[in-house]
Amino acid sequence: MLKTGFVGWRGMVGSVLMERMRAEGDFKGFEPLFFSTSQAGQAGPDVGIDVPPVADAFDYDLLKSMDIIISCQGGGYTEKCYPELRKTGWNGYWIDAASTLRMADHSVIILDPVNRNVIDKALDNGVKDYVGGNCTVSLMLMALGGLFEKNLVEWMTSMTYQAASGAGANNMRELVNQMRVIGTDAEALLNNPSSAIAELDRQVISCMRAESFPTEYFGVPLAASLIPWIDRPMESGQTREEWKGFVETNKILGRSDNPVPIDGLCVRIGSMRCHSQAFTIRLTKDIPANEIESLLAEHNDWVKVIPNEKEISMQELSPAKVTGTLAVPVGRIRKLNMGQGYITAFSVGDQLLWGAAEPLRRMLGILLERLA
Ligand SMILES: NC(=O)C1=CN([C@@H]2O[C@H](COP(=O)(O)OP(=O)(O)OC[C@H]3O[C@@H](n4cnc5c(N)ncnc54)[C@H](OP(=O)(O)O)[C@@H]3O)[C@@H](O)[C@H]2O)C=CC1
Ligand SMILES: N[C@@H](CC(=O)OP(=O)(O)O)C(=O)O
Repeated sequence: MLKTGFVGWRGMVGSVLMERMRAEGDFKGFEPLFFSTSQAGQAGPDVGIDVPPVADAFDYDLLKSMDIIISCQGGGYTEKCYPELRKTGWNGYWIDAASTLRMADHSVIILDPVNRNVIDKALDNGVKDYVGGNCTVSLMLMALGGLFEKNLVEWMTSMTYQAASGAGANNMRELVNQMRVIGTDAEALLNNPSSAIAELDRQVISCMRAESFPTEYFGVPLAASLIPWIDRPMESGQTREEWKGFVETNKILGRSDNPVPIDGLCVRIGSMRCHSQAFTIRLTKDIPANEIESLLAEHNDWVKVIPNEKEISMQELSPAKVTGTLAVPVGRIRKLNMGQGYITAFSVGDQLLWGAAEPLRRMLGILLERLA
């Protein structure tokens, strides 16, 4: 039976992966072994079957005995462990959530509803490294795959509204804590419906500007505010998150030689784990909005086209609605008044599911089917 090692299963992405695998009854047909940098010797996770005690994530002899390794442990681990393992001659399959190996020539960025053809070709060619894409990029492609598939995108911008979860578990906690601190500080005024709104406004802003306001992880307030910068700066003036939009999309689509121009601004907002994006798209051909809607809807089983109407847009294009689901709603689709062939659209998606764990889970399934 094939041996599969899981590293990083305790983290945010890893625990969503475990949840999805359990929900789909995936723990069959292979022998799992769970690794950790801190919990070696402890009991393994409850995945519905008996599992051996947790192994040391730096036990290279044990790692080498795996046919497949899935890592959600982070870039630091990949940087250290992956080259060491390959140096030993290990020739197994490496599936990874971290960005470290995404742009390497020897890797494929996996998002099978969009690039199953690229994945299958790579498997045929003996490629062994399969890396999940950036969450914003994967969610954009799940929403707009129908347009890319038909070569209808001449160029596009993506203006993002990204959740706290993309920055990590501590940042999610800090966002909620910031909300609590603001709410507690304003409680007396809120409880008095006749208090002046200007006074409430002053109270909130002075609370957010106070030395004591919790900003250890974000550096600045996010609750009742936003942060127009995600990841580190690039020489181009883009942030690294913005840079990924172009390079990763084109690599996923297998068109790095003939890339679609993509750029935009990435902004952190106070959503918990759903990334939203507003697109401006220049089409290669002017086609009617209803045709665009059909192409989008037909592309995959998870995209959900939302009519450009107030009530349903408010209900469905909402992190509050989408969180914890695999649905990728896309709506607000309409022609822009810039001229023929310009459209706009807006989408929402859970960045820990299609943005992180789901492409890895599905890649494991593809591999197990191939290797059976
Ligand atoms: N967060 C995101 O939105 C996305 C993340 N990714 C990538 O996935 C990788 C992992 O990210 P993420 O899941 O956010 O990382 P986490 O920080 O949540 O988890 C990483 C590791 O931290 C260790 N850890 C330490 N303390 C705890 C604790 N209290 N609870 C759970 N784990 C703990 C665990 O390793 P151990 O068992 O060894 O102690 C765990 O596997 C990164 O490379 C990231 O870039 C990719 C797409 C989206
Ligand atoms: N950078 C993303 C999350 C993430 O982990 O991205 P990547 O997998 O490309 O490092 C965000 O902050 O929302």
